[in-house]
Amino acid sequence: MRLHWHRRDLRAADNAGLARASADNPALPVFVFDSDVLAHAGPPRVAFMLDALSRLREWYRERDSDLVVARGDPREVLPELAADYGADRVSWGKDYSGLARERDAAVRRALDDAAIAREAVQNAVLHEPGEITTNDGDPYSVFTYFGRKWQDREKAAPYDPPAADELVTVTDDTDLPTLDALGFDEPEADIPPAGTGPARELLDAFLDDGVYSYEERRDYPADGNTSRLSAHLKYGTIGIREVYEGTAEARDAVEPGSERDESVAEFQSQLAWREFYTQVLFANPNVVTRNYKEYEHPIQWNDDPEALQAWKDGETGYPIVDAGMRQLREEAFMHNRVRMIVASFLTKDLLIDWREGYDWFREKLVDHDTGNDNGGWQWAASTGTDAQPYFRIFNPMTQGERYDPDAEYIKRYVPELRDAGAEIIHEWHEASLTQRRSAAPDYPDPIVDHSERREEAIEMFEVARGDD
Ligand SMILES: Cc1cc2nc3c(=O)[nH]c(=O)nc-3n(C[C@H](O)[C@H](O)[C@H](O)COP(=O)(O)OP(=O)(O)OC[C@H]3O[C@@H](n4cnc5c(N)ncnc54)[C@H](O)[C@@H]3O)c2cc1C
Repeated sequence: MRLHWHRRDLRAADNAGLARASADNPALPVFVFDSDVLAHAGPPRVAFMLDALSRLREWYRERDSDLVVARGDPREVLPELAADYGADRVSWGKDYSGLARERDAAVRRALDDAAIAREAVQNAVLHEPGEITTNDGDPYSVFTYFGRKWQDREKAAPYDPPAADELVTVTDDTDLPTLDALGFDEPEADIPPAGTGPARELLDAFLDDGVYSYEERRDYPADGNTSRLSAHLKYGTIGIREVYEGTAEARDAVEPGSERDESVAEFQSQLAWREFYTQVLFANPNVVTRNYKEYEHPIQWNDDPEALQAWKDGETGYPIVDAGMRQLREEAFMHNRVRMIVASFLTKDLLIDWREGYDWFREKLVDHDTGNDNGGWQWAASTGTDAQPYFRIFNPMTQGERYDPDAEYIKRYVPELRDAGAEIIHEWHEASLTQRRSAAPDYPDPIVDHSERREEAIEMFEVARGDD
């Protein structure tokens, strides 16, 4: 008998590790609450994960099996569980962050010491770090070339879920712990339903329609025209092979080279970005806390707790920024275009270190993914791979005007601006005090002057570069 250790693969379908574990022996699925991993989590993610676990458990129970849950250090828990249930092998899906790899190496040693066979399989990405490299065999630091190769490579088909007779018949009476028992508060935001069912509903609805206008509309936050699959991809409540297969079918259904076909390809390209950042993280585990890009001198970020707090609270007086930051608090999610705008605002208008923003996102996002979050922040801060050049600074007003022309998204999240016209909202920084007070008396004045801060940001980077 074999154990399958669920981690970031909280699903039964399209699960390579589970399929392998159950191939010629019944498999026993297990999940371990590991306090070292939980120490890095925030309430939205733990709530999502608990929901995913409860639905996965239900799936197993309908097949007279169970998801065995344990708490502790996997180095101790897994050999113990293997001994208790008479398992001779443990499988799991590979994870690619530095911390995850350290943990996995320790688990491998513990299982070796206990003479239990083990197998870590590719289960979270279509192409693993190391698979798509430059012609010299180095990891890519520029997306374009990586993305092209990624598109051209053949993709694996999804795996079937195990049949009931491929699972160990077992009952585990241990309740799943509550958020409170794990030491977390209730999340401030409404957390979307987890599990494969809700993930498939999102995917099917998106592939039916949204994907064909994705390329044209993906940057407009009021439309909501993206898949919203990020938390599901993070926790593996749906398999990446299954998602990709859906997109391949969506392309097969339309004329090759048509706008609709290209729109689906654009969506596939976002899946490639996810794998690009995974390989960046794999090759450079310390980007979690350090700039990817070296500057001659340290960047002299501002230490400004008040401005940081205003940013977190969505009280900066820059409407698109505030809408994004409030969406984050309400939904534990933020639209991609707006993530770029708020990240640019923190680093280039408030001149605050990207690590402050990354930490806030890590705590508040339901989809926080180390590679993607870090990649996004370092891109915005001009410190990352293939990053925004330091002198190209987003103007939050023109960004708002271009991508939310009717201020529909802004008004959804900033009630103080609901009665104001789109024009004054996009010109808030230029309006007189009297105009502001009459249009939206409760909405704050801009906390900084964008034009001034833009100059300061460029200077800050030039000093860091060692320019004269
Ligand atoms: C500062 C910043 C922080 C970010 N933090 C995260 C994060 O913690 N977790 C996360 O999954 N994404 C992050 N992103 C990328 C992106 O914003 C989200 O993946 C996207 O908004 C999720 O919504 P969706 O699932 O509807 O995306 P869709 O547009 O439907 O895209 C489908 C999937 O492709 C992947 N993807 C899309 N855009 C990107 C991108 N730019 N980089 C890498 N992968 C991408 C995601 O897995 C996403 O679910 C961040 C971006 C920025 C600028």
